[in-house]
Parts: sequence; C-alpha cells; structure tokens
Amino acid sequence: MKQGNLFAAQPRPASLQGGLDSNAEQRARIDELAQRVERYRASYYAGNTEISDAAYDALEDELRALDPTHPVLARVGSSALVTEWEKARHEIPMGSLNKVVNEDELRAWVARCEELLGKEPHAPVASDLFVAEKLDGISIEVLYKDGKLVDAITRGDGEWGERITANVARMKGVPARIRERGHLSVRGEIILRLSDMKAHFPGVTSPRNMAAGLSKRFDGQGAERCTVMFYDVAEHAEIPTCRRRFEWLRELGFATPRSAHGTLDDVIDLYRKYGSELRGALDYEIDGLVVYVDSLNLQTVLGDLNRRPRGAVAFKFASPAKVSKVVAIQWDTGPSGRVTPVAIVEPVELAGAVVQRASLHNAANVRTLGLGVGDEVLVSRRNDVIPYVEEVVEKHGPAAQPPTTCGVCSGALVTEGEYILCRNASCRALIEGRIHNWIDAIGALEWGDKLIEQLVAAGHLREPLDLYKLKVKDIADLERRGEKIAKKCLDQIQSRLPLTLPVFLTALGIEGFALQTARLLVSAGHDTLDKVRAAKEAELAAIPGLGAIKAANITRGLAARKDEIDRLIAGGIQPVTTAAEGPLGGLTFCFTGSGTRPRGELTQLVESNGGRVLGSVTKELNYLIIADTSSTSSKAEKARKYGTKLITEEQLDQLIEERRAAGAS
Ligand SMILES: NC(=O)c1ccc[n+]([C@@H]2O[C@H](COP(=O)([O-])OP(=O)(O)OC[C@H]3O[C@@H](n4cnc5c(N)ncnc54)[C@H](O)[C@@H]3O)[C@@H](O)[C@H]2O)c1
Ligand SMILES: [Zn+2]
Repeated sequence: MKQGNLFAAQPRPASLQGGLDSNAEQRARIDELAQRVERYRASYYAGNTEISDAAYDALEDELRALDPTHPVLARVGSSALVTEWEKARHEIPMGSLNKVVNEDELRAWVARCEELLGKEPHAPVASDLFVAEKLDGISIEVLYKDGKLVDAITRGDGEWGERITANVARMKGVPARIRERGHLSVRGEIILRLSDMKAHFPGVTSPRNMAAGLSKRFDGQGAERCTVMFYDVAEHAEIPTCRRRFEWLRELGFATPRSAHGTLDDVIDLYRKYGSELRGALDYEIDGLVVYVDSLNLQTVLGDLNRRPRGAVAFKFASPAKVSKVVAIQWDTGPSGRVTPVAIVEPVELAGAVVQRASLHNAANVRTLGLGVGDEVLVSRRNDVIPYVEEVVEKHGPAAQPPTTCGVCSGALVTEGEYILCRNASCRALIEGRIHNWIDAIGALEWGDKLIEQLVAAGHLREPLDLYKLKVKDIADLERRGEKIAKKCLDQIQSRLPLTLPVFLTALGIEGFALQTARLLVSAGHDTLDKVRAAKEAELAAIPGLGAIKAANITRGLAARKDEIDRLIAGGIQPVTTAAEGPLGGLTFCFTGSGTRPRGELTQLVESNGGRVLGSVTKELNYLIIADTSSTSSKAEKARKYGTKLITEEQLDQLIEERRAAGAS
C-alpha cells in the first residue's frame, strides 16, 4: 500500500512544518530526475549534448509535475563550467525563457498576461505583440565602455559565466567600436552559420555544438567562423518597446534575428510559415520564435520569476518524431574505445532528412529499453542532435544481447559501468581516436574526421609521429583529395611546431589530462618532459588543484604510452621547455582584455619563447599585456601597485626581438 502523501504533487505551503512527506519512491524519482537534468544541462552547455531536446524536455516536464518548486527548475543554464576560462560575474543576471509548444499554450500565455495586467491601463496584449526568431546557439553578454568592446561573458548559471572576450572579439557581427558612449551591456547568441559550417567544418553536423566548442577553445582557433546576433540590451531606460530595441541595436551596427510586430493571429500565422518554409531556408538554425509583450513598460509590470520574464515566452517548434521499425542493431567502436549501439531502422523522413540510423546511446540503455530487432520504435530528431531512439512503441523481437568482441578488431570487450569498451591499443577505431585528439590539441582545424579515417585505413597513420612523416602524395592519392589540400594539411601540422610542453602533453590524449592540468604541472616545476615523466604519482597528487585521480591517470597514461613518446622524441617532436630557455626565460606574463590575436596564440608565443603565463595579477607578475596601458581597470591598477610593467601586444613582440638580439650577441 502507498503511504499517504499529502503534498506530493503540490508545493508545500511555506508556513507548514512536519507531516508526512511524499513517499520514498517518488522522492527517489525526483532526486534522480533532478540529478539527470543537471547532468544533461552541464553536457549541453559545454557542447556535448547527451540526449535529444525532446527527451530532455520530457524529463524536465516530469520533474516539474512531481515537484513544481524544485530548485533545479528555478535555475538557469548550468554552473558546471569548464573553467579554463576566468569566471566573471554578470552585473545584471542573464535569464532564460518559459516555453510553449503549441497554439493553445500560446493563447493561454496571452490570457494569463491579460489577467495579470488587470486594471493596469494597456492595449490588449493580443493586439500588441513582438516576435523574433529564437536562435539556437549560446547566450553571450557583450559589454561596451565608451564605445569600445571591453568584455564578453557567457551566460553560465545566469550569475557567473566565463569571460571569453578574446574569442568573441574575433567573431563576425561583433563591432570593436560603436558610437554609443557610456556603459552598455548587449545580449545575443553565438551561432555558426550553416554556410560557414559547410565551408569550414564539412564533417560537422551540429552547428550549435560546434559553436559552443569554438567559443570556448582556449587557443581561439575557429572563433572567427562564428557569428553573433543580438536581441537585448540590459536596462536602457529610454527604449519604450521591443520593436524599438531591435531597431536601436541595428542602428548601432548589430545584426538582430528577423522580427515582426503584430497581433496574436499574426504571430500564429508566422509560426506556421516558419514551420512549413521559412525555417528551412535560413542560413542558421532556430528552435522556435520568441514572443514578447511589445511594451517594455508592461513587461516591467509583469515582472519575472526565476529569471524568466512573464512578458515573453519561447514558442518552440514541436520536436519531430516518427515511428519506425528496427531492422538491425549495430555496435560501433568509437575513438575512445567505447562501443555504441546504433539502431538501423526502416527509412523515415524527419525534419527534412531521411533517417536510417538512430543512436541507442549505450549498452545499458539497450537493456533498459529491452530493445530487439523487429521492434517498433519512436525515433526523434531535433535540429542539432543525431536521431535517437526515444522509446519502444511495440515489442516484436527478443531483446538484443551486447557483443563480447569488438566489431573492428575482434578483441575482447570489457564492461565499465554503463558502457562496454575495446581496450586494444592497436584497434583501428582507437588509433583514429588518438590521431584525432592530437590534431585537435595542436589546433590543425583543416583536418576532418574523414581524412583521418582515410589515412588510418590506408595504413599511413598508426600513431601521432606518423603525422610528421606523411608525404604530400599520401594525402593527394586519397579519393577526393588533391595536392592542394594535401599541402595545406601538411603545412598546418608543421606550422604548429615546436609544440609547447602543455600542448604536447594534452595532445597525447591521456585521460584527465586537459590543457589546464598540463599547465598546472608545468607551473609546479615539472617544466621539462623528462621531469614530468620522472615524477612520482604521489608528487603529482600533491600539486594543488590536481588531485589523486588525475595523478594516477597521468602516471598510468604516460607509462602505457612510453614507447610512443620515445619514438616522438627520437623523431624530432620534442616539446619546447618553458623553463629558463628562450628570450623570455624567467619572466612572467598575464593577458587582459581582448587582443588582436587569439589568446591561445599569444600564450603559445610567450611559452615557446621561454616565458610563463599566469592566470591573474600577482606580486610575481613581470608584465601585464593590455591594449590600453593607461587603463584604470582593477587588473591594471593592481598591476601598477605591484610594480608590474603594463605593455601592449606590440611591445611584447619588441621585447622578444630585443631579448633575442641581446641573447645572440
Ligand atoms: N538535450 C539536452 O541534453 C539539453 C539539456 C539542457 C537544455 N536543453 C535545451 O535547452 C533549452 C532550455 O535551455 P535555456 O535555458 O537555454 O532556454 P532556451 O534556450 O529555451 O531559451 C532562452 C534563451 O534563448 C536565447 N534566445 C535566442 N534568441 C532569442 C531572442 N530572439 N530573444 C530572446 N532570447 C533568445 C537566449 O540565449 C535565451 O537565454 C530547451 O530547449 C532544452 O531542450 C537540452
Ligand atoms: Zn577494437
């Protein structure tokens, strides 16, 4: 029998204490949902979406039904930031939007606004709406001071975001200067246009995930391919309506999403037009429209809840999903050795594409679904995510059993948690993964997955060192490649040499060894490859910010890759030591504000010349690199107090030249 659950489905009135809480089973489900929602959000905002938006929305809706006041629902975005980037606080928090998914819900929202406005004098809400495309990208706040771009911060959890100014400054649509003086915070969305995706990242399928990845690349590579469009400005008293706000943004030189003013019926008409034709013709992805009460005065009266305005709503396109039949289940070995099940289904048309493969995520999921060949399933596809099997609609065949051997190399598979893995180091899938990681870490973005796959299949690549032995002919002879592409790809690999020690270590792709971790090691004094390799696990674990798990992974990883590393060194791929060698040896540098070159490039410049880059202004700091050396920012002031020299990028170049000349004489 179920326990009495007096307030199970309702918020508990704040004044009541004690009594019987929801039953344990329900509590457990609520906790599970909340945890999963947070996990999916963290992956999603980092650009590694795990499940479809439709499935995510269903889980969030279930949580809302069970516990409408759960704190997770009141949060915005995710606070699990991967902070290679400095965290920064928004002066005015950035929010999100409530959503509606059909006409009835939109009408209900209008009625609710009308009800809340009550006696407040106003034109009927249904006759004075503003509507704009809802861009499917990454929210960003861009700050201008006296007409100059000074800062760009991601939404993060609404209050704290990441300061990615150096990258945003290089994106299309972000003017370095505007004519509006004073302090201005504009808000927009970072997107990757479909034409840019096609031209520069032909292997990529999700513009949203790619834009998220590029925005946060520490070396700034590819940021110039992104575009920012703007739709909001924080607290600007003179602007009376949304319509005027968009015009004003455009007058200042910002691009806005397409927008219109009209009645509720106009909005619904437009929504249908977008669904049938307009959306498909755009050069960027949108996941709905945003509908606003046009008057900003009325929006203020309506206020907001949990950083979601009551006077605006996301009118989302329904998630396309269709039923199909499973013809086979494939088990693909991925680059990390993870074996992913894929359902091969009878072809169905979804959002303009014919779908035949749908992800099943992992072995545990197949078991949970109880999925087998012959089953009827619901396949969904939401712009950016690969098609996914949502659920088994009707069972026909016996549940599938996961394989015990790798489909690529026939090696035995091992089970780890929800996943099954191939651990055979000479498995072609794993080789591809390691090469891919190397290419990614050194920032050779010309290279795509397909090229790596072709070269591995042709036997030209077995380990990273082989990248440096490739001949133009090896690439030019491949199907659909030519000499021009080949030269470009090889030049790019060569142009990254010499690699700094942190980049070299990251490129190895050892578990838990991100660039930031590698930098920690180096600044803790393990500043040559020999020292890193000789370090004991306990020594590494003692480095603040590193910890026992990473230390164990690093020592294990370095040992396992010993021969490969030896071969790299013997082959001349020796990482540059960042210690006392080079013209900048013994000196420390810190960057602030946006520069003319990507931050990663500048860091590489300093490190490959023997200098050390610090994350913040400390007493130890010798040089602060800043665009305006007379700046009065807090960083600049602090630097002056410590006697740190403030220099521009140009002066940094000169410093290197001078010291190099002095060293040579
Ligand atoms: N698949 C997953 O694992 C997963 C995880 C978390 C969230 N999501 C998806 O993310 C969404 C919820 O996230 P959210 O909080 O970022 O909200 P949201 O994306 O639904 O809406 C708010 C955001 O819309 C953006 N926006 C774009 N154009 C706009 C315009 N013209 N005017 C105003 N804002 C505009 C702004 O960045 C704003 O912050 C849902 O669609 C959900 O399905 C998916
Ligand atoms: Zn294998």
